[in-house]
Amino acid sequence: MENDQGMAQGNKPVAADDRSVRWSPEEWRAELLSLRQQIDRLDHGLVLMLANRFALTRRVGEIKARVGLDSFDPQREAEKIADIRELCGQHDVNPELVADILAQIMRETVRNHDKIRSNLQAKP
Ligand SMILES: O=C(O)C(=O)C[C@]1(C(=O)O)C=C[C@@H](O)C=C1
Repeated sequence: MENDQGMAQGNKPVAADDRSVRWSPEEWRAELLSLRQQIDRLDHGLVLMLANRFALTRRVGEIKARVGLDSFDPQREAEKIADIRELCGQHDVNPELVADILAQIMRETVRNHDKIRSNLQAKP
């Protein structure tokens, strides 16, 4: 049973493993198009989620700059990487891939925090 995002219940993707079924070109082209449209929607969702995340971390950066906390918080980053690795294990997603992406996002966030701090210090 699929939900409207093409995911089986329990958030497992639907396996396309019924190779005994013969598809006409019209059928497989329609299926391919549908799958690509779902992928496009998810990829757009990723960008929107990232935009929301950067909006939240901007606010964290403003607090850090005002109260003098370091931009980089290694303990928080280690906890986040451990948490995301565990989630990947539950969903059969490569933890190395996601940990790497998250580490890159957090590096960018630290750079953004540093810019916010410089801007605040530059103000008279
Ligand atoms: O939670 C914080 O303290 C943040 O600054 C956010 C964040 C993150 O992107 O999740 C970014 C930099 C820190 O090193 C840790 C975490």
